[in-house]
Amino acid sequence: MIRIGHNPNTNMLPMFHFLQKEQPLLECAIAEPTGHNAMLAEGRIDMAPISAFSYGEHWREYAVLPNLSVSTKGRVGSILLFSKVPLETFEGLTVALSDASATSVNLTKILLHHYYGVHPHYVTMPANLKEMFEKAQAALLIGDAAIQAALLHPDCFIYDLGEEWFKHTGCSMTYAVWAFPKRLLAEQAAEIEKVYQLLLEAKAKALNHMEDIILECQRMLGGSFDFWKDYFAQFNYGLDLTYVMGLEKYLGLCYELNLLSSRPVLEFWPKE
Ligand SMILES: C=C(O[C@@H]1C=C(C(=O)O)C=C[C@H]1O)C(=O)O
Repeated sequence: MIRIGHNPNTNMLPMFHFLQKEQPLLECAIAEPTGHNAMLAEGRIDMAPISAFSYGEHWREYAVLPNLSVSTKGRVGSILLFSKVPLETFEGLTVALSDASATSVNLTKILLHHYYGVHPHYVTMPANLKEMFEKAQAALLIGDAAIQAALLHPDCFIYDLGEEWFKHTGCSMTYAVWAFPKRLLAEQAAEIEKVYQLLLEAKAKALNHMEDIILECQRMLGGSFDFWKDYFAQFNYGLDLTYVMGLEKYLGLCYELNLLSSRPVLEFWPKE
C-alpha cells in the first residue's frame, strides 16, 4: 500500500482525473501543497506532488520520480500576485502570502529581493483576497483560489509569477515534483515502481482526453471552454532536461538567497 497525496486543484487534474484511485495499492490523502509537504516530511504519506521548495528542504532524504512535475515556461495563470501598487514600489510595504504554497512563496521572495531589489514585510495567511488586502498591499494566491479571484476581475495589478520568472531568467519554472522518501526503497521499491507506472498512464490518458479534464474544470469553477484550454496549454507535466535546468536555477537561487540552508542536488528514481 502506498499512501499518496491528492492535490484537489484544477491544475492537478491531468494527474488525478484518470488515476485509478480504487486500486488496492493506493490510498489518497487530499490536501493543499503545504499539507502534503508536511505529511511527507512527517511520514504520514509515502509520495506526493510536493512543492519544489519542499524537495529543496529535504533533498537528502527524498527521491524524485522522473518525467513528472507541474511546470510552465512563462505564464502559469494560477500563481498570481495581486497588488494595489506596482512591484517596484514594494519597499517597506506588506505582502500577504497564501499558507497553501511553499514554492511560490519563495519564488515571490526571489523575484522581489533579487530581481526588483525591494524587501517588503510578509504575513502568511489563508487564501482569501479580501482578508489579505485588509492586512497587506499585495497578496499571493495559488491554484484555484488564484483562478477564482482573477475571474472576478479585481481592481488591482495582477502579476503572473511564471511570466515574471521567465522574463528575468529565460527559464521554465517547476512548481511541484513527485517525491518520496528514499528509505521506502528498502521494502517497497516494487510498489513505488507500480504507482509510478499508474501515474504515467493517468497523465498520458489525461493529455489525450483534455476535453474531459476541461469539462470537469468547468463543473468545478465555471469559466469557458477556451479559458481552460488556454490555461492548460501553458502547463508541462513532464520533467525533461530543459525543465530540470529551470528547477535547478530556482533551487540554486533559493540557496544563494538563504531561503534554503544547502544547495539541493536532484536525485531521480527509477534511474533511466
Ligand atoms: C501551478 C500551481 O502549482 C502548485 C504550486 C505549489 C507551491 O507554490 O508550493 C505547489 C504545487 C503546485 O501544484 C498552482 O497551484 O497554481
